[in-house]
Amino acid sequence: MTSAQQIIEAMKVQPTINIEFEIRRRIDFIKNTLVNSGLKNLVLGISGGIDSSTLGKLAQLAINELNEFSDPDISDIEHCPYQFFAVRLPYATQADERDAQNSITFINPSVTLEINVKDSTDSLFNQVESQLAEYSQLTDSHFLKDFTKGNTKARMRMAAQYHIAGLVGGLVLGTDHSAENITGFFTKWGDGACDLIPLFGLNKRQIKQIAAHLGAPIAMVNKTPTADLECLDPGKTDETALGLTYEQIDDFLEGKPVDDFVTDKLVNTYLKTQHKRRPIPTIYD
Ligand SMILES: Nc1ncnc2c1ncn2[C@@H]1O[C@H](COP(=O)(O)OP(=O)(O)OC[C@H]2O[C@@H]([n+]3cccc(C(=O)O)c3)[C@H](O)[C@@H]2O)[C@@H](O)[C@H]1O
Ligand SMILES: Nc1ncnc2c1ncn2[C@@H]1O[C@H](COP(=O)(O)OP(=O)(O)OP(=O)(O)O)[C@@H](O)[C@H]1O
Ligand SMILES: [Mg+2]
Repeated sequence: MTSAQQIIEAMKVQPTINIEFEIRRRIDFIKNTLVNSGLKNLVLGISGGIDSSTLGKLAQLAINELNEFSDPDISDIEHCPYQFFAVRLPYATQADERDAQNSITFINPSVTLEINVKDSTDSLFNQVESQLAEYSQLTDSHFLKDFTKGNTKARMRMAAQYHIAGLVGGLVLGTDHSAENITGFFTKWGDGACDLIPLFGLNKRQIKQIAAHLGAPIAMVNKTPTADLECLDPGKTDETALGLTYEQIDDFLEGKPVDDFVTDKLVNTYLKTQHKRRPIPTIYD
């Protein structure tokens, strides 16, 4: 049986971090992974949340170093063989679009694209619903329909990022980190699908520390985390969805004392979501 201690060890979070060391080794990881892939570009969806703001900034710093110049205003492709594609991926109009634009300003990416995922998501949703209805297999639950559609939005965002990566020759970054990974709080093959996750090993408060050190505005650092996937419950906070606060999750990951119900909930959720962390099973497993 997996114990709380084994989960803490698997999540790799340190009780205290040297912020500059963590920034340096994660930029180096991004650079090495990109160079070893033989590709020249990085792709990441930018939501306006702190995770993608922080990783986007690290990605752009990695790209700037690879291009060996410090002036991010130079956009002549001859001088910039490496590029970071920041991708806005709203579903219709995003309520916190201003935050997303502030994030783009903070990152100052080589290229910014915008792909709206509403039409593709709605089209898939409507076709699946009508097929299931024809065979009397469609649920009556408005909640389940909306929740599942939310995961489809995340998968459409993934498809858009891989489409871009395929065309430009790039790697898709993922923002999964230890305070999300522990609860499997991501869409399987949606935002969970990517080529590298440079933030793994950090918890939420450490990501905020790194963002602040990189110069992120305070409102960005303190923005309430949300997956913002459900039309029936827009902007639902991660903490409401999880029934746990990030303070509690972060304390657990750092090995600090937490209430028994926090430990029990985290261990149970970790075990229930193991399928999201493991390779796809075969007859040999
Ligand atoms: N035991 C098992 N073994 C193997 N596979 C299993 C399985 N149980 C389910 N599955 C498969 O997994 C699927 C369910 O997984 P999934 O589709 O991910 O769905 P699920 O885990 O139910 O939902 C994803 C959760 O992550 C949250 N999320 C998503 C995206 C971003 C963020 C964010 O923080 O921004 C948060 C979202 O709000 C929601 O609460 C099932 O449909 C099934 O195909
Ligand atoms: N509207 C969006 N536009 C572009 N990318 C998005 C959008 N929504 C989600 N994503 C992508 O999915 C990832 C997972 O979302 P998640 O909410 O966990 O991260 P975040 O929004 O960056 O930070 P936070 O968890 O604090 O809200 C994001 O980091 C981003 O890469
Ligand atoms: Mg978010």
